[in-house]
Amino acid sequence: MPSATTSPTTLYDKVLRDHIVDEKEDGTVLIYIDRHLVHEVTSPQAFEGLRNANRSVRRPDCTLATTDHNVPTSPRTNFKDVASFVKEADSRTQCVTLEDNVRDFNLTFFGLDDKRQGIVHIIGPEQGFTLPGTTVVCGDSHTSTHGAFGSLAFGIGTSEVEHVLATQTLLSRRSDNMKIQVDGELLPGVGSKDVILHVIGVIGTAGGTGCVIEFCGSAIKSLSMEARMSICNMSIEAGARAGMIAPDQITFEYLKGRPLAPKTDSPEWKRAIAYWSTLKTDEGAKFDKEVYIDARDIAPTVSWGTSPQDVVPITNVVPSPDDFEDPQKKEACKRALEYMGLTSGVPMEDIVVDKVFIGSCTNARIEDLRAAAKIVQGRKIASNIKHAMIVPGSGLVKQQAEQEGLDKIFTDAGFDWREAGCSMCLGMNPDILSPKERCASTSNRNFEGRQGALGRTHLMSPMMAAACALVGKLADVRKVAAASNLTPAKTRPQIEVAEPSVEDMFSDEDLDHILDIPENGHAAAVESSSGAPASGGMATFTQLKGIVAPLERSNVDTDAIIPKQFLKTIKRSGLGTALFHQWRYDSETGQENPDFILNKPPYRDAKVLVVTGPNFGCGSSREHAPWALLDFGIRCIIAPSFGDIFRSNCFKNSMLPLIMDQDAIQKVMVEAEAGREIEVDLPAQVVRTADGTELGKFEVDSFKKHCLVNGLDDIGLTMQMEDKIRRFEQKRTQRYPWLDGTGYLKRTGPVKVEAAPVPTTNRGAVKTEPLEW
Ligand SMILES: CC(C)[C@H](C(=O)O)[C@@H](O)C(=O)O
Ligand code: SF4
Repeated sequence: MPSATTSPTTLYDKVLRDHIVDEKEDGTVLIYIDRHLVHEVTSPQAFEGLRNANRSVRRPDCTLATTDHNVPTSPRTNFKDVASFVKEADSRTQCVTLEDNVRDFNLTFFGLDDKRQGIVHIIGPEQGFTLPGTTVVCGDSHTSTHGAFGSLAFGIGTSEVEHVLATQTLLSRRSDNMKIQVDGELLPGVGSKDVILHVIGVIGTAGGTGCVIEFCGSAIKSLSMEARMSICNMSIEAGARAGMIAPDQITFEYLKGRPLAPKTDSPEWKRAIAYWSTLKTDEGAKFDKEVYIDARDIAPTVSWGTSPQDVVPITNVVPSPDDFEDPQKKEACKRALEYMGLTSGVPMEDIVVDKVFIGSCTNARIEDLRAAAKIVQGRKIASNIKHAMIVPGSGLVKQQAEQEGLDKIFTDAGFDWREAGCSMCLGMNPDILSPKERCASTSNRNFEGRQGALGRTHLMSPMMAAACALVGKLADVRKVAAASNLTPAKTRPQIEVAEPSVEDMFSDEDLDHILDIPENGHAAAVESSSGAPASGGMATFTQLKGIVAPLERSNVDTDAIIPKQFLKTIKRSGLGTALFHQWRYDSETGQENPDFILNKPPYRDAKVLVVTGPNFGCGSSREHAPWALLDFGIRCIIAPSFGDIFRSNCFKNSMLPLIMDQDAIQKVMVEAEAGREIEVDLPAQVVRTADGTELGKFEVDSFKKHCLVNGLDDIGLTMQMEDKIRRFEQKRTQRYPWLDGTGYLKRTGPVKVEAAPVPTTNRGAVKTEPLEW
């Protein structure tokens, strides 16, 4: 049995173990990626890299692309093509570039004229592309959403997107196991969004750093797949690499009949269910961290500040800096209140709202729209609300909602019913807040400027956002709606789960025997690359000497490092002027803010940044953040801790993100404040003053150090593992045949792998092509 173990194992460790292609002694693992979702913002540079190296996409059948971030949500009735539909030039370029790339690399693509188009994290599950026990990645931090299926799903940067496109694998390290158990029954008016906001309030935005969280307990078990997705979606806001929930009957029921899931009347379905049923944490398995929450302690929850951990029950008042003991938290609270235009002690329910946004990959599924519609049915939005938008997560969600008449309920109440996309979650399209506008939002990030420069975001559930629209203020849904409308209808599907049987599954030994592994390459693999490591693929990093700029902040998110308007490039270079844009320039005059550290001499020439607070680079996976720092001239960042994806993105760009303890950081701060140079010596793993006095030692992963010191391109290195990757794929085909693309790879035997084009991709003159797979 593939999952047979000697010691009790967690869900995460089981899924990880089933995907290891190779493991080094230093703990670096090469993992196979089953599912790769691609969108227009984080892929152009990756495809450019493939072209430059003359590489192709290894598994087009396991890759699915769509446009979501930049797309207008205005009606598509007169849609002709993207080039004429997307008005904003940079957004248009990204959308058109993705269309060119999917055509050139032969990938399946849901464009704007395809009703299956939508936010990547909505369409993956909707199509059955996301399946239990798979590894799922995307150049997007909210890939954690897919963990709701018991898959290991996480966001990656653009360099890693290129790595996956070329090799279908990723270099990674084991994460710690964290358990968050929520037991009991949720109170009326409390939904899964309240659960996750509450959890983040308890553990903080760095609480899950370095971990994969498994959500469990009776409250989680009782949730629908949509609700579970909202929870896993925001694992990234809890700092975790991924969130997972063990698959069960609710999961299997959701997957029945999805186009890319195994057909329910097929033997594969039976085998799949047998495997999926093994995907749970064994009794007695050890977690590195455990958190227990009583469901009855969770109230309808809203955010008040500029970090997703800044949350309170709606019945509370706006907090005060005095409520926090830690000086960094006091300072952060002061800043947040100022930015949000809030006064401590004011009841949250007295805060007047200008706009309402119901959408995003957290809460734009059919169940979210149903919950919101129940609250607004037969009522009107308040007169002070300037704009209330409903943005369905996909064309299929929109269609379903229209069939159920939800669009009518919303438009009758005064809501604007839009087309699918990311929309005002981050405002890369025209849907943005004006400065100082306040928004009740079902999205996941309330960072400064997230929904528009100087815009103010309050995060909440769809029911709560609907209540805010009716009241015109932050509102307690329990006071606004009838009790009967406060609990989403629970479905408790019963389907037959087959017991795993010997015929259903193969052992490793069986497979080694069955497979006659050929000597030469994979038929569907790269056409032209030699597979040799690219020499000089990356700049080397040995010693770095330079000015160090001090930054006394905590939880600096990548939206702050580089705001969304600068993500519309298809290049990696020239982003230095965008670095810390909101802090470096006055948003009204565009002039430099003379108080910001990087605008002052000698820090304009800084090569190192030292940050006193934890969790630098949290949030979005945008590799544009390290690109902007690098272009400015900063190659090393020293901090107490980092966001996981940001840290890994730095290494891919020959930058060094150094974790040091407070003592060493304080010593570096002294040099920084004095405007003196320091030296970072990677081979010796030490930081010194300019005259050679040691300030502190640091740890660094030996493989990453090796790549940096020698300037090695890790795609080239992985391509040398071709034999192991191919062997893994052959076993995968035998063991999990449902994972090879439907109708794509025709396998005539265990070793013959023929590539054939996808018969029904929807691109070009799609109107006539079928919409089903
Ligand atoms: C554009 C993308 C890199 C980003 C992410 O990774 O999260 C976006 O989806 C976001 O929500 O900020
Ligand atoms: S968080 Fe927002 S911008 Fe990012 S993928 Fe989700 S909907 Fe899109």
